[in-house]
Amino acid sequence: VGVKQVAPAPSTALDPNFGHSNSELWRARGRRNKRYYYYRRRYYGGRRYYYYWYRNYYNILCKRMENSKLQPIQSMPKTPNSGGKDKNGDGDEKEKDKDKEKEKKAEAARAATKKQQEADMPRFDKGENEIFTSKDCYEVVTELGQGSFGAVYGVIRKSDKQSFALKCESCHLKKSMLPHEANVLLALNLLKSPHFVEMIDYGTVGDRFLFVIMKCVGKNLWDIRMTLPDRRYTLKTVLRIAEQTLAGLRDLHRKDQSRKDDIESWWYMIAEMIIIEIPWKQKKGTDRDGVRADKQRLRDSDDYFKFLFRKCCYEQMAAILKYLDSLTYTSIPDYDYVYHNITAIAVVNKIQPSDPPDWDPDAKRYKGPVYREKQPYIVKELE
Ligand SMILES: Nc1ncnc2c1ncn2[C@@H]1O[C@H](COP(=O)(O)OP(=O)(O)OP(=O)(O)O)[C@@H](O)[C@H]1O
Repeated sequence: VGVKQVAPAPSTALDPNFGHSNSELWRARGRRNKRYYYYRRRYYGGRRYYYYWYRNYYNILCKRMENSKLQPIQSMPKTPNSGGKDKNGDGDEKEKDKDKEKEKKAEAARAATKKQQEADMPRFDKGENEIFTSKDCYEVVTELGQGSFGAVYGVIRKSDKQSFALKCESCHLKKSMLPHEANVLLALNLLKSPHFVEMIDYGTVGDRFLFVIMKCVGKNLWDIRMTLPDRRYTLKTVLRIAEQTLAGLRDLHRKDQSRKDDIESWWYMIAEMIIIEIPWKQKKGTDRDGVRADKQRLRDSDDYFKFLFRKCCYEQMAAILKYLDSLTYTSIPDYDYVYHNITAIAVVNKIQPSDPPDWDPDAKRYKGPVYREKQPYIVKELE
């Protein structure tokens, strides 16, 4: 501790905004072009191009609206009376009631979705433990976990007795997520990155549920953290997670567009693993203003930042956040710069790259995939 370690300045070589006068509209050649989109759609027939094109175009429009001073008027401003309340004095009460009603409705909708989901899932008690696809047959052996939209089961492939995970989702959900997730996985598998789980097979069972079969991985990071002393990862493990997830993001971003948002979320995820009690932890997701104010305070007050991160990594975490704030929506981040700061934290805290992570303390050395520097960054076409 005490050794000054700061990564060299980030590179702008990959940032398409650098030196561009009209950067908001800058796009890789032909990608956002309407004619190109129809051409792709006609010859390759996918609907996904429509989705990506539309999503990005929609995001740009939203950004423009935010930046524009001419916001459309949604409603007439209220004129405050002497008491600072509505005429009847019960405006706040009414709004609170409305909020409560909304919450109740949302709760009821969630319960209905869950009920439907449970009704459609495979039923072991009725001996329903084999699932067929055109490729193979899978025997369902155990439940691995539940997500917000579906359940995950451990299965064994009959042809070679290999274990896999089967993720299913009811066919009757209003917002179906699994087909989208499967498409993303398929596209990511083409990148041959070690950071994404491989999809093996997929299908549907009657009009009950959709499923995908993928490689089985270990417990998720949250569940592992909950089993550790103080529910806390050691710094060496946080750095390991930071490194791997950063490498995964870099690979993912060869297809995806919202790089700045993703990498900022990545920073918050790592920050939470380091300081555990992030300032906005107790705030509800709906309290957007409160969360935004907390995040701003983190940036405005150096002392506060130092207090949260202490000596162990204050300088490097601040450098990363400052760099991320300088990016724009279309920037391609300098991932190596972020990684150098992560390694600087390891050097300052005398952590060796070979130290085993918390989930495998008996391992002699770390064996997982590592971040590779200076990899060519090629943005792939959306196949
Ligand atoms: N490939 C896998 N191998 C082993 N376990 C898995 C696999 N995929 C999911 N699981 C387990 O099943 C649980 C539910 O996974 P799922 O992807 O449905 O939800 P989630 O990503 O945790 O949450 P959400 O649905 O809110 O995104 C996970 O927490 C994990 O423990």
